Amino acid sequence: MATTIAKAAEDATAVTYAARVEHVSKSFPAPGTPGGRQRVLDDIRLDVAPGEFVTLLGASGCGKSTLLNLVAALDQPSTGTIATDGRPALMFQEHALFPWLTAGKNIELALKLSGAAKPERRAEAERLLELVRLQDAHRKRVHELSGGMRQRVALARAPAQDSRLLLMDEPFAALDAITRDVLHDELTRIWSETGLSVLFVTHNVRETVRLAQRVVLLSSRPGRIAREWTVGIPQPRRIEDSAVAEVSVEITEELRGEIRRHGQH
Ligand SMILES: Nc1ncnc2c1ncn2[C@@H]1O[C@H](COP(=O)(O)OP(=O)(O)OP(=O)(O)O)[C@@H](O)[C@H]1O
Repeated sequence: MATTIAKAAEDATAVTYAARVEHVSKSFPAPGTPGGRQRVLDDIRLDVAPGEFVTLLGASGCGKSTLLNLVAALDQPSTGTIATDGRPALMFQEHALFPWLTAGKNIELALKLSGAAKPERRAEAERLLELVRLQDAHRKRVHELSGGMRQRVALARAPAQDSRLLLMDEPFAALDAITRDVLHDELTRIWSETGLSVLFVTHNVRETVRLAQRVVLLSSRPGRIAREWTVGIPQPRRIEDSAVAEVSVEITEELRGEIRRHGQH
């Protein structure tokens, strides 16, 4: 009986989100206007469910990175609240690996910081490198790897960080189309194998539809949630799939409308 009550209490307090953004606004000093402020984000409400893959889409400068940085707790909202289930893992366009360490040691370090015992670390790092098809790079130093390989190591490091939420800010924007395509496959595989939640920022509509379960479109000046779509196309998707193209056309239309409304190009 006592156990049942304890279990019920535990369920009642169980976290039902990976990230919860409630009525968040963010202002920065306005350039060229002494004392003035510009409101970049306005009344954002967004939940990312456990295991969900959400992309944040919007025109350049609409506040996507600002919102991601707030969820990462790299900055504070002007008003509103943000909560995450544990500390998120981050992945940016720049890989942020330790260049003097090998690929394997970069992952082992993340495992160490998340409390993994020493004997397990080596085998787990190898397994994660295999997941991104980089098993031969274990002993290679980061500076010996290509840009695509570095991002794959960064991707393999994400599940090593004992986080339930992965925040990604245009992580593949600097890569060529073929390498990006391979990384889309690997990210989708890691996401489905680990059950991580992902919040992924991009202005690439095709990339959004290739990856997301849910697409959130931000308007500009100030950034507000303009529209959301659920993408029901089964994974694994290909960027050239006709279903991906069809949904991309619809979302691009809406994005164009947003850009027109705000006089951007
Ligand atoms: N620390 C800051 N101080 C002042 N203004 C800032 C700061 N960070 C962002 N901004 C402003 O906030 C607005 C939104 O920037 P943000 O980088 O979030 O946009 P974005 O949608 O991620 O753009 P992009 O797709 O081009 O990366 C821009 O006008 C930017 O100049």
